[in-house]
Amino acid sequence: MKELRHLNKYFVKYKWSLLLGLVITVAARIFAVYVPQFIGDSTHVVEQYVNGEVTDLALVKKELLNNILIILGATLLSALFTFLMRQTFIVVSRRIEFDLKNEVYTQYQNLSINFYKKNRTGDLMNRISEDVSKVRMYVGPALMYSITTITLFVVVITYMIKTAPLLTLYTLVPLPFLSIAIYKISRTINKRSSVVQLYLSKLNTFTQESFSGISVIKSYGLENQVNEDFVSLSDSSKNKNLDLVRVQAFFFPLMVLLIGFSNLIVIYIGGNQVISGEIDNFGVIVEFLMYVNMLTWPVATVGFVANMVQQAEASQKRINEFLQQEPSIKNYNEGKTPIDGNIEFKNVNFTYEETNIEALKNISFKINSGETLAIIGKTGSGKSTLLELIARVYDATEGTITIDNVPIEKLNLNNLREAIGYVPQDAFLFSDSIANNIQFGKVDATREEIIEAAKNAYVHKNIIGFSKGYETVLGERGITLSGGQKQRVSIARAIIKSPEILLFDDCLSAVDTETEEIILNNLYRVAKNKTMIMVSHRVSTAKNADKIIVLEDGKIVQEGVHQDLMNQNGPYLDLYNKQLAEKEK
Ligand SMILES: Nc1ncnc2c1ncn2[C@@H]1O[C@H](COP(=O)(O)OP(=O)(O)OP(=O)(O)O)[C@@H](O)[C@H]1O
Repeated sequence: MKELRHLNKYFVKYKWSLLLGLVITVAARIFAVYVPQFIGDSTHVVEQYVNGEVTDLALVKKELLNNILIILGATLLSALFTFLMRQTFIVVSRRIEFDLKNEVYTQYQNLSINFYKKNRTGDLMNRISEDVSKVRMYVGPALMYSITTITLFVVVITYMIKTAPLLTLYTLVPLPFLSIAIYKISRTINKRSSVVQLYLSKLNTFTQESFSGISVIKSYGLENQVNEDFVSLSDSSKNKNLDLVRVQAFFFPLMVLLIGFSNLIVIYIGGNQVISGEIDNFGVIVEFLMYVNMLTWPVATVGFVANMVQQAEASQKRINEFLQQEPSIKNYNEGKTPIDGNIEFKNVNFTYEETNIEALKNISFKINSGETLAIIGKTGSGKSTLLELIARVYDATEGTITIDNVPIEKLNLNNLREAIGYVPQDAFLFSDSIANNIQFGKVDATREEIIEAAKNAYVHKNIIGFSKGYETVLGERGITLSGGQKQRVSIARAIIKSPEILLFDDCLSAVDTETEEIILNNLYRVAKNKTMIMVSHRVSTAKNADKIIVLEDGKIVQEGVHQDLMNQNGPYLDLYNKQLAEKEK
């Protein structure tokens, strides 16, 4: 139960509703117990009339009518309170589920990119959906069933003992067995359901991937192979489902068997006691038969509840693992730190923790606000990593990075991120309209600003070419943009923000060199008083930059302006010649 302690704060938050639920539950059970009592009493009245102990038929009818009215009233009240009980407990559990989901989601948003690289998306989704649902079973149904069972037990058993103590003892004997049996069966059911779920998600992933990759499957003629794989996976899934159905089929017959057994005990032992005179009327047997049936379901729920609590504990443990993680990138300054954009790296090293890859080695350079830096290098040379250090996606392993002469860690993290417009290598667009995708960079942007940004990113003409223009919805069931269009919408998103620092990670790789030239000219104009860093494979992107850095295997191997580097016999000139030759082919 240690892990579930995390939820106590929510119990405190909803204490009044829970207390009300408790009172309502007790009331519902007390009214429920009236029913067997008055049915027992009615049987006794009829028995007395049949035996000739009472001869006035009118009196018998009057008493029976009275009892019927009481039974009706008690049933109605018990039903009403049971309804209110569910309303209180289940509503509270839904509220706690909502709170917990928000808590987990907020934590996800706080955690650094590192966390997302270490954990699979499916895992993150499961914790917020499946695990939270299992925890809800503990704060809702499990709590409600426990309170119902305890109150019903106290109320019913008190009545039973008062009426016939020995018969009570015999009647209760099979009930713990019922509890244990239900516990075992529901445990097996849960285990097998998890396996079924696992296969379901395997099937989903398989189908989803085969739909996404349908063009590869078709062009390689792999349809039959993929079909066979699907059938085999589907067959395993079916077998797991059959395993589950088999054990589920046991559940109700077992319950009926054990209830029947308890009923037999009541009839046999109770009957003998009536014969021997220990119990003075048949009404008691009728009353007890009803009590046994009333107790069966709560007793069965003891098994259920034990299972629910176990599962909730396991789920909460998984949730806690994430909730207790500290973001690896922390904000050390809550004060305001306006940013101008003078960036300096001093002997910066960076090693990726997970792989131990030394992505940056002894990097030093300086770039002032209003200047443009181009970073050129082969794939894997550390270009993206360098940009990520400026956005504090990661902190440098060694050395210092300063912005406006302040170490980057001492800047308010929010101010830093606000001051940066970042276009990542693989442009990500949300399944939303193009306008909203651009507006993401500046929430309060006007339509004119959106169009202006799109024009500067040289994508406006493409957008108005779509029948719905800026309202064209992207993504699933929406239109898919070409790689180059995506990159340009992503650029528009960054420049609409008008940030002090613009970071472009190879974001013109999918456009031809002429379009690149137009966009670059626009970007130089937009970023006139800003700091702009452009990462590229292409020398053409770097040509007009105020400074060019050539990276190789994490190290700066050349530095200078285009003309200087062209005059040196180094990797920059090699790259230039290679790209020129490719262009002329
Ligand atoms: N998240 C990561 N975890 C571990 N290693 C990484 C990670 N990201 C990059 N690396 C490694 O760090 C090195 C530098 O990668 P980086 O992405 O910075 O190169 P790049 O120059 O931007 O390459 P490209 O032009 O292909 O994008 C590579 O060896 C890469 O495998």
